[in-house]
Amino acid sequence: MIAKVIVDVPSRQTDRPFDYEVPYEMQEWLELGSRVGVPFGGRVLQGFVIDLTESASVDRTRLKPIAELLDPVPPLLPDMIELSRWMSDKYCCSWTQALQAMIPAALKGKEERQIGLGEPDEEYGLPAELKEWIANSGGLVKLDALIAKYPQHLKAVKHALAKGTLTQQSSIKDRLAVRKVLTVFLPESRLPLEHALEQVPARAAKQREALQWMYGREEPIALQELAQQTGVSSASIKPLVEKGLLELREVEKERDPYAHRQFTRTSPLPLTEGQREVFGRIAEALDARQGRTMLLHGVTGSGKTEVYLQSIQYCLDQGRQAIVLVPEISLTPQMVERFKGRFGDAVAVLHSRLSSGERFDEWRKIRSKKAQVAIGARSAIFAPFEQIGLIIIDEEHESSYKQEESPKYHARDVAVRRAKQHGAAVVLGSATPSLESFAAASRPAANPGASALLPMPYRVGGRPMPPVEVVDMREELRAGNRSMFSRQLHAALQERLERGEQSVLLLNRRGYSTFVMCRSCGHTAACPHCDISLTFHQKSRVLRCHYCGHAEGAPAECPECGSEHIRYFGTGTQRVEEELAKLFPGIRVIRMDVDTTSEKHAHEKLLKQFGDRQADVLLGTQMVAKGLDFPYVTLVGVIAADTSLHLPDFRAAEKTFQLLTQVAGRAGRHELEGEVVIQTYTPEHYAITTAQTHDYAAFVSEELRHRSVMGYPPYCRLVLVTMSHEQLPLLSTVSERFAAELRELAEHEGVLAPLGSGLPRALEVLGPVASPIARMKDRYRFQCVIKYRGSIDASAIVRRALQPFTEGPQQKGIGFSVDVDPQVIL
Ligand SMILES: Nc1ncnc2c1ncn2[C@@H]1O[C@H](COP(=O)(O)OP(=O)(O)OP(=O)(O)O)[C@@H](O)[C@H]1O
Ligand SMILES: [Zn+2]
Ligand SMILES: [Zn+2]
Repeated sequence: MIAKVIVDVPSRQTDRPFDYEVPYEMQEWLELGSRVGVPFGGRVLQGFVIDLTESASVDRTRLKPIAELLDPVPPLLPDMIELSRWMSDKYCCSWTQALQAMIPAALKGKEERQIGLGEPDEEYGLPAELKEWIANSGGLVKLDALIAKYPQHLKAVKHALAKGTLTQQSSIKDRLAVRKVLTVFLPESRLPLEHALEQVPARAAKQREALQWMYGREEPIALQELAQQTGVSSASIKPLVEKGLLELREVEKERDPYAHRQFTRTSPLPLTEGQREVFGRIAEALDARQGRTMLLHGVTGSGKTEVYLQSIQYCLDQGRQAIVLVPEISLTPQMVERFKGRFGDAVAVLHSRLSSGERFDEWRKIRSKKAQVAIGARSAIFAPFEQIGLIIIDEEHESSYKQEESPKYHARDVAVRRAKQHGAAVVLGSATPSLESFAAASRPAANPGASALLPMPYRVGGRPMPPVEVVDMREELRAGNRSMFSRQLHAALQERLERGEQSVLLLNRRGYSTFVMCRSCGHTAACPHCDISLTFHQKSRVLRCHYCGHAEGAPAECPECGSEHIRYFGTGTQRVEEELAKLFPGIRVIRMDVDTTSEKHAHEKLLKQFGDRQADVLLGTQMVAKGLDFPYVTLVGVIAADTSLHLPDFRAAEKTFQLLTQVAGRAGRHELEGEVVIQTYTPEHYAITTAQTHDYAAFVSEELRHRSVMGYPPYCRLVLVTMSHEQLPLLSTVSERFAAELRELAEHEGVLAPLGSGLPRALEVLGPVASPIARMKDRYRFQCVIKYRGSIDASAIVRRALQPFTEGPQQKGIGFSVDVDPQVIL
């Protein structure tokens, strides 16, 4: 038998399967998706089996055997292998990268070299201490350990390896192992308690106590926990084990990140009329098993989560599994609680704040079929379920569903693809759908697979949307108010304090940089390697570049003009917090931003405090805009709505509208009525006026008009290719040639035409031009933007155009980075 293996080397030349012989003893065990160690260029590397055949593509006698099989159960399923192939084609990444994205970090094994004693030889006799150490270590030691212990003998080791006095072996070691826990059991055939007690000396009170306790409990218990609960030390357990009265065994234990929390079970709520209708449509799609995609457009507080929960139940009742994606920052304990509360241990949670061990264990719960529901951020789309029935993407408009490093996949598109493979239904949910999804769902359903729009325009319980007041901050300035709080927001906050209600304050940080500026000459501190301002970190008083990591101390005087009037625009939220304390003495503020939530569970703790009404104000960045549901929040204030409006990003208006709508949706979700105050310098902008009236349709029609005129999605699709090199002239010539190559290939396909041409299939290549960040890590950057419309395989064109530049003689060390459907064009 021959295995085709994708080996873990991320170079384009080796991005294809290699053939290996499957040793006889492995044949029973090896499957599609198995993870193996294979010899490759003198090393042992990790790889994945993507095919098993009888025919080799090269001379069979020259094939090497697979060195080792790494897991008893393959981490990948056959459909995921197909999915990875599709990803590597669509996103122009290597097959290895696509496969690696699908498995937990714990399974990214590394080569480990071991040194053993070989043929004894007088001439190249090894240092005695070294020989002795290896012999005493069972004849085999890790190379790393050897280097650490005897660095002075390295030369001798090299000689010995060459001579054969020492031998070398390699194998793949996982970064993390399964956790085992010493556990106390009552023996299978046990004595009655009184007989057992006879065997314990009367004065050994602790031993007797432990024995009695275990008999009363009957269940096995971790040794450590037994000691905690009974106060009996493990030293007292040992004699009991020696006498055979108790047993001590190592038990595989999953780390449960939610072990410290209790979840109250909830039962399905009777659905409102709007919910019932939508649920019916989802159930229909689940019954059809055709891989349908639907867009659930439900206003904030319309009860989308309850619809998700009941749809999942329906899917589980069909014997299938469900995946729920939520943006990383709204994967709050509150959110998890709603799912664990309904489905208990059937829920596995995957997110980046877990340790990689915890994540590995949650993943194994899925792979071993202990869990039927996976909830997590972007990468949870790769949960290894065998029969997916339903994929839910909550807040589907969130840009965090796009991965910014390779493979630059969009979880939404991967979801649609995976759903097709499984005949699963996809539900995209949002109060503010992305324009792409909205346009796709609004198109007449020509084919049954087309997406459909499921509207939920009303809040649960007939609650009104909160009134929104827009304050023109220019007017405030004219009226002599220099504070960051308008008179309206000030009064509204004062009122909440008096009534004992709570407020949420949002500081729009997108585009609000923390930079350093000289007030005399206007000089700003920039990175010497990248064309970008340095970010000021208030805690450490260090200026840092977010692209290359360059750091320098904050200057006391301007390096340009020597002036001492330097202004530090520190973390915005800190300044707001200070101002609040000044204006409202004694006010209790919880600040939530990257600084206060870096520790594990910090996020959770802060939200709990706020939920317990230990604070009057929850102040934060984007983090406070999503998913929160607190009954005493009656005021939402937005400090500066327009910082994100003027970014060089065609989605700037969309992002601003979404953020304002989401945060406004936090107010008045329960009995108490809510109110929203938005402060802005551009009150007439349509993103703000439509957010004020909660009018998604009006926003969309205005925004679509702009997109259509400017030629942006959803009227076309984009591919961004960024090229980089240290030398500007070389970069400039090569990128010109690359763009010419692109145009030539498109011409050859008969699709090269301006988008304005009105042709149903058209592709145009813009550039090359300097990237908005024109230099990064001392490399200049150029970009080409490809815009296209209609059924064109743009990725294939890009891959073909790239070929001569990334392999073969044309290659000049130019870095190429391809971003298909980019979220930002930087
Ligand atoms: N059928 C129902 N009967 C009673 N209460 C309900 C029902 N459905 C949902 N709710 C309650 O309504 C509130 C809002 O629901 P939910 O949080 O699911 O809204 P949402 O649409 O997800 O909003 P957002 O997009 O703002 O997160 C919650 O407190 C929820 O418990
Ligand atoms: Zn200056
Ligand atoms: Zn830099």
